[in-house]
Amino acid sequence: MLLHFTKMHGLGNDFVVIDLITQRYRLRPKDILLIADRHFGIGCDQVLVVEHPRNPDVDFRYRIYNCDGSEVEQCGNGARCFAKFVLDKKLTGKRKIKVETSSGIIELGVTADKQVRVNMGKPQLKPADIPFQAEATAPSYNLDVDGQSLSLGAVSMGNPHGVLVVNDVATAPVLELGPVLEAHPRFPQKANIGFMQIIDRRNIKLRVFERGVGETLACGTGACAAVVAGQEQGLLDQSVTVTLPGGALLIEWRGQGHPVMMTGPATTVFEGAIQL
Ligand SMILES: N[C@H](CCC[C@H](N)C(=O)O)C(=O)O
Repeated sequence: MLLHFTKMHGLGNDFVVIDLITQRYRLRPKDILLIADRHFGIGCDQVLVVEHPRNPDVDFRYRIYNCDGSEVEQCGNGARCFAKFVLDKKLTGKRKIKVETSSGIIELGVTADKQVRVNMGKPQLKPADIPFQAEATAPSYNLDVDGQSLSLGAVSMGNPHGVLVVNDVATAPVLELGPVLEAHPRFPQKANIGFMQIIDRRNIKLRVFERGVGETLACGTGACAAVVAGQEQGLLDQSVTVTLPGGALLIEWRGQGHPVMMTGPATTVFEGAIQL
C-alpha cells in the first residue's frame, strides 16, 4: 500500500505523522522500523499515528512509536505537531482539541501567534507510578552507577523520566551516562534521561537522552519533567523557559495536583508517500 505521511518537527525532534482516519492500514512493527530508518526509510525520532478516538468524549486517538519500534505513552513535541496536523488537514475545526493517549487525555490549543499550548496533564511523582524503584517519594534519589553515586529526580509525564542537575549541559556526559541510566534496573520500564543546567529560577538549559531513541534535539515531556523535578527540589519558579539544543519551550506548573502546561512551535517540513 502507498501510505501518505507528513514530515514534521517540534524544535528539531522530528516525526513522521500518519493519518489513519482517511487512510486504512494496519501498521506493523516492521513498518515503524522502516519508516523511522534514516537510510532505508523516511527517518524520524518518533512515528505519530492519528486515529479515531475510542473514548466518545475526545476528538482523536494519538499513538506514538519510538524509532526503535517501541510504543510509548506520551510525546510532548509530538502533541504540538499533532494539533497542527489535524487542523491543517481539516480533520477538525476545533480550537481546543482533546486527544487520548495510552497514558490519558491531553488538551491541545493553538495560540494567537501560531504556537501550540498543551495541557500535558498532572505529573506523577510516586515511584510506583513512574515507575521507579524507591522506598518512598522524594525530590531526588541517590543512584549507584558503576560505583559512583548520582542524585536525580524521577518524574512521569505519562512516560518515565530521570533528571540530573549538571553545571554545564555542553560538557555533561549525555552520551556516556544517558544509555546507562536509560536502562538502569531501578527504571523497570527504562526512562528518558534529562541533563538540566539551572541558569536562574526561570531559565534552564536541557539535553535529553530519550528512551528508545538516544539524544534528540528536543524533548517536550523531558522539558516538563525537568521543571517539575527542579520545582520539587526548590530550584525553579512556576514559569520556566527551557532551552534545548533545538530551541526553547515555555513550561508552567503550579505545583502538585496541577497539570503541566507546555507552549512551543510545531513545524511541517514536507508531505510524502511510502510504499509498504
Ligand atoms: N522517547 C520517549 C517518547 C517521546 C518523547 C519526546 N519526543 C517528547 O517530545 O516528549 C519515551 O520513550 O518515553
